[in-house]
Amino acid sequence: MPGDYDAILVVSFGGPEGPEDVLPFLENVLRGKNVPRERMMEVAEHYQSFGGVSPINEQNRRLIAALEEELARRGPKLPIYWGNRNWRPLLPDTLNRMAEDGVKRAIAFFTSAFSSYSGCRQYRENIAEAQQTVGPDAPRVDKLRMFYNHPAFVEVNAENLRAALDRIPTDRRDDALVLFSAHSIPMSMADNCRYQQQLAESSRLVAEAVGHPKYELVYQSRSGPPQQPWLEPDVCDVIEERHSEGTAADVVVLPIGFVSDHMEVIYDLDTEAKELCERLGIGFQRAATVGVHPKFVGMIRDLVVERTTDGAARPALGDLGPSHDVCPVDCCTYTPRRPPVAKS
Ligand SMILES: C=CC1=C(C)c2cc3[nH]c(cc4nc(cc5[nH]c(cc1n2)c(C)c5CCC(=O)O)C(CCC(=O)O)=C4C)c(C)c3C=C
Ligand SMILES: [Fe+2]
Ligand SMILES: [Fe+2]
Repeated sequence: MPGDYDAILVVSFGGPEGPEDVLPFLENVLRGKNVPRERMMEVAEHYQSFGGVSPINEQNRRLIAALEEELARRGPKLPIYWGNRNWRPLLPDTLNRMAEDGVKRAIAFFTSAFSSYSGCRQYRENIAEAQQTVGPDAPRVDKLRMFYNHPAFVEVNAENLRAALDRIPTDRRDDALVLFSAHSIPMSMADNCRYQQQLAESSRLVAEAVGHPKYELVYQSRSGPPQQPWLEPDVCDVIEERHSEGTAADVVVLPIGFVSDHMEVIYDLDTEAKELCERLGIGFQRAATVGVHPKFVGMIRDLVVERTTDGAARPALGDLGPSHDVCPVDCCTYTPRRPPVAKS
């Protein structure tokens, strides 16, 4: 029955916190994934150019601190734990600590707004593996629904988009091209989840809330081998194409697929895409991620209350309705398709 959770578990990706963490972190990320070693070393360089520190862990610490304040003010009074897939604090250690603290049943917030293997099923697998490691005293963990169309998520993104558009001179603002950007994934992963559909819906809802019809959904941070199809178009390719057509004097990039400023945002967008725009003479604005915006923090608290209240409203904007609370068995499955081995 709802209402008997005794903790919240924030589940995230994790990131390196110093130069020596970078390679072991990336090896964790890419285990079982079909990604060339050269791409891993290229991404390692991105992290090293920022001192080997990803902003993600600090962002999560800030999110948890803000959520603790929100719960202290508005309830429910639940402790918050934090466990990652790829870097400390790792999920098995966190679940172990929860068991020692006597936590029996937790509700998990995944830091992914959109359904994919990486953002949904793989986290559930990571939790199941951690439960196996901890043994019979491990807490039971349910997850909150996906929030890509929650009114608060749409509203905060709309506010951030408006602020970025406002930085463009008024006479050019309506013509600015808004690019909603998300992490590219292999087509073989995208085929088994609603990632593209949900991203298209969020982008539409945010663009409509702002009243800015000139927008496109683009992808970034592709990591697969060239012969493997991944989601397209790439953000930088679109900027180049629109430039050659003469239809983009100003670009606003909103990283809708990321809830905070990860390395993929500060390198692939704030460094690479920005440099490209500068080279082409295009104005570049990057809209903020939802981060620790009070309305986003309030949304997490509201999702917990919704889940623990019989008959609660389940707010969702647009055409797709609120996402499921409990994933169906085939939710976000992924069987990597390896490229055929060349015959000698
Ligand atoms: C096969 C799919 C993926 C590969 C390969 C991949 C490589 C890769 N990713 C990061 C860092 C991050 N990825 C993040 C999100 C993310 N990644 C994938 C898929 C692949 N990534 C998806 C589907 C998603 C979106 C869902 C999600 O997990 O959020 C993030 C953000 C995580 C968060 O909590 O917000 C990061 C950071 C690296 C360094 C990497 C290696 C080359
Ligand atoms: Fe990724
Ligand atoms: Fe799912």
